[in-house]
Amino acid sequence: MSSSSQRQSTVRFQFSAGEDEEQLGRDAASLTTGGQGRWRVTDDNRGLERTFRFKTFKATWEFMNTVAAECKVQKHHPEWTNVFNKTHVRWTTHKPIGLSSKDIIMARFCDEAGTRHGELADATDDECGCGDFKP
Ligand SMILES: C[C@H](O)[C@H](O)[C@H]1CNC2=NC(N)=NC(=O)C2=N1
Repeated sequence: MSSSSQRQSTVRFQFSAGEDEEQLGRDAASLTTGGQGRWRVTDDNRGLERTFRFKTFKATWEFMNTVAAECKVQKHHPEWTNVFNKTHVRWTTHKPIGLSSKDIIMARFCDEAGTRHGELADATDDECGCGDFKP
């Protein structure tokens, strides 16, 4: 079996094999809108995603550069898109498939980097501006 599921309040996550599901479930819940966070569970329950909005394109790409540098450190890449001043970020693990601790680490890192780069408060998923580019 390559992955498994766990009910966490109203959300069912699919975790990568070998993860501490109890701990990861708590971590993920704290990052999602059902908890105290701004991430939401992806439709396939294998990841977390949210939109970040900044004042300018420059601020947006600098945020993405900061995140990309940490991706190199963590050896973990995002699924993301950018249109002008918004970027839609999704964290999921491809091998083994599911939500892993690296996704949690990177989601937290994004939240901190977003604040450092002057993220604007009111980016909703509905108006991410990604249109057909949203993966
Ligand atoms: C060898 C290398 O660590 C792997 O290919 C990493 C790279 N980055 C990755 N990123 C993501 N999101 N999922 C992976 O399974 C993954 N695997």
